[in-house]
Amino acid sequence: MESISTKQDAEGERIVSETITERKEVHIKVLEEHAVSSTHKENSATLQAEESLSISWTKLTYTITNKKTKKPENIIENCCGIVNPGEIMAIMGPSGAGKSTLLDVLAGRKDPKHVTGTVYLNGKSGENVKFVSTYVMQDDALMGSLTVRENIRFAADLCFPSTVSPQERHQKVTAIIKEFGLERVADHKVGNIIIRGVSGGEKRRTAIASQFVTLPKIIFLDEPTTGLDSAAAYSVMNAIITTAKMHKLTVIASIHQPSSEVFALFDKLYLISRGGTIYHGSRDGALDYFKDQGYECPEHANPADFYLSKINVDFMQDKEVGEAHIQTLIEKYEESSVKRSVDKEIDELCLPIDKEDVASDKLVTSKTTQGYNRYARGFFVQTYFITKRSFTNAYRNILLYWIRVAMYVCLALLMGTVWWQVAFEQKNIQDRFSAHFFSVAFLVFMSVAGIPGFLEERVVFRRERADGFYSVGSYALANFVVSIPFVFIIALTFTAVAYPMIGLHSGFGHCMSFLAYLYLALMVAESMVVFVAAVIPIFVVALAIVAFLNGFFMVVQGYFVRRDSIPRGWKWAHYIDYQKYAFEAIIKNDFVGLTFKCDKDESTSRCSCFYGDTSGKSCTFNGQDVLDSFGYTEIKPWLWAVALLGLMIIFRVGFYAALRLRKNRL
Ligand SMILES: Nc1ncnc2c1ncn2[C@@H]1O[C@H](COP(=O)(O)OP(=O)(O)OP(=O)(O)O)[C@@H](O)[C@H]1O
Repeated sequence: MESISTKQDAEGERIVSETITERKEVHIKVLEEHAVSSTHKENSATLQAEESLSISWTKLTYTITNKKTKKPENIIENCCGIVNPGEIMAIMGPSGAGKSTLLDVLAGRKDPKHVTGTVYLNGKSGENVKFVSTYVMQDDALMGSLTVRENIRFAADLCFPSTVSPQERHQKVTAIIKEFGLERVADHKVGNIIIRGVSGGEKRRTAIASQFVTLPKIIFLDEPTTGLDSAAAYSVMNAIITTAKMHKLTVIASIHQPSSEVFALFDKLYLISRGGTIYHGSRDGALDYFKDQGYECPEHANPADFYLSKINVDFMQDKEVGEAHIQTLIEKYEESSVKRSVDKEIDELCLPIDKEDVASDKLVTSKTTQGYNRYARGFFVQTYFITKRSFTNAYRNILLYWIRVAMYVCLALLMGTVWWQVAFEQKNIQDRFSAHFFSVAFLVFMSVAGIPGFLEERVVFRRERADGFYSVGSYALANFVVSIPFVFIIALTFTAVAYPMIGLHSGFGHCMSFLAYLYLALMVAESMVVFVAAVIPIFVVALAIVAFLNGFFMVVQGYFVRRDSIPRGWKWAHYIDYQKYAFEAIIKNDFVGLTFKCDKDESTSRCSCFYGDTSGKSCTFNGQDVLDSFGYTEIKPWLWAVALLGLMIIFRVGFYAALRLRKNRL
């Protein structure tokens, strides 16, 4: 026992003495870099090129209020640790131990209100961890219709500052593809539910490579091997570790149950259970430490499985005994020489630096808080790259628009044949109204088909947003810009087929007017769909809400129930109904200027006219008579177009607000 402690102490001392001088130099360089760089990404890009960062933390505690007992509850408690440049640390523990929480707290992704303790970068209080790190989430949030190279290139285009030329970006993308062993599949599509893409392991490596491309100094990975078989898990971890070692990156990964091959790739281990530290130190040192506690790992056992079996008490019959066992392990670690070594290493790294020139310290503070720009690229450059990528995605991913185009063409053909050359007779007036109603109502209704495509893209948006690729405004604008041509194609194809077949008001101007109002209505519907899906990003719920809203708007539109008969309590709905504006504008466009024949009794040759001059003398009536008789007396097409534009803007602003407000949730 004594010899082990002495050995561990000596090991701790050695690491401390080797690294401390080097990191003090690094820290001073970091300060200098902060002093000359004006933006964060430029800072981090410069750091990335030349510097490495250690991360250490002391007394980290994350507290929530227990919803049932209303009392504070520590999810992680009093955690201390250190990971040096080029080191790879695994956070391991049973389910619910606090692995993800610790990772999130270190990465600065938890609300600081609930966190106590300190995180240091190269021995300095690490408020800026977010700005020099990346966080790789479990799900591979990638654009499935884009190739491996295109996905990584997108990250490079947005995350490198403008001082990095397109050629350099290309070289960096090529280099990271090579480092992650993705050359063979570089030009293969990643894949989605309809495209058979690359394998699961390749997909995971692509996702990670796209976050490694700028070589952020600290990499957090949330269970990077989850869902992969052992060979794929090894290839993923091996790629991460090779790149991290090559560039002296600091890597912290939470990991569930690594195979012995994967476990052997880690340098350090952080074992956590019930939020407390069971062990933190070198991976190799854990064997001795556990032996010291009376738990010797069998010769051929996977050490990772062995440690987990010793700290998982979830399935113990006697819960109290289990809790006491964990508490004992936590206390033993607190009193161990391994813990003292870690504390010493952190102390010796932090204290001398704290005593450094105060002026340097002020410099860091001022530079990191003033003139700070979160993004590497400006608003319009971000918007350009997102638009370019979304356009490629919309073009290649048939689920986004092409399925709808095909459906609308089929619908137009169906309508064209059913309403074929609708006659200019009194008995066909209702048919004509119905054709207009159905054109607007069904077309906008089917905008729900855009929900799955948006939700797929939203997962990517969340990851990229969290990684600071671009602002919500850029994404919201790009989403709108991309919809403009595709929605136009939908409206155009429908109009080109249905309008002449139904035989609506002839003339190019009338046809264009029909197209314009249909297009505006579809743009509003599209905006409403993405707004609802951004507020509630659950497919079935968003679908139900959009369907309800469209059904509701159909009811109060003024077609089924005349406007003057709509109860006063529902009148407001009529005036915010986008379908009303499109429908009224296209019926005015069609009816006004047309002449219709009244019904004629063949035996008596008498005309019976419901509209216009009901005496039947002329035996005809005009379109305006029809509109007047149905109460459509105040249609102002230009104003209605403005109303449609206004509603579209409202939904788009709502979309932006929803994305901003929900950015850290669901
Ligand atoms: N905000 C919160 N409110 C309530 N409980 C929370 C909160 N955050 C975490 N917890 C609880 O704290 C415990 C640790 O959660 P955490 O996600 O960190 O565990 P984990 O070790 O990553 O688990 P797993 O391996 O199953 O993902 C869990 O029991 C979790 O339910």
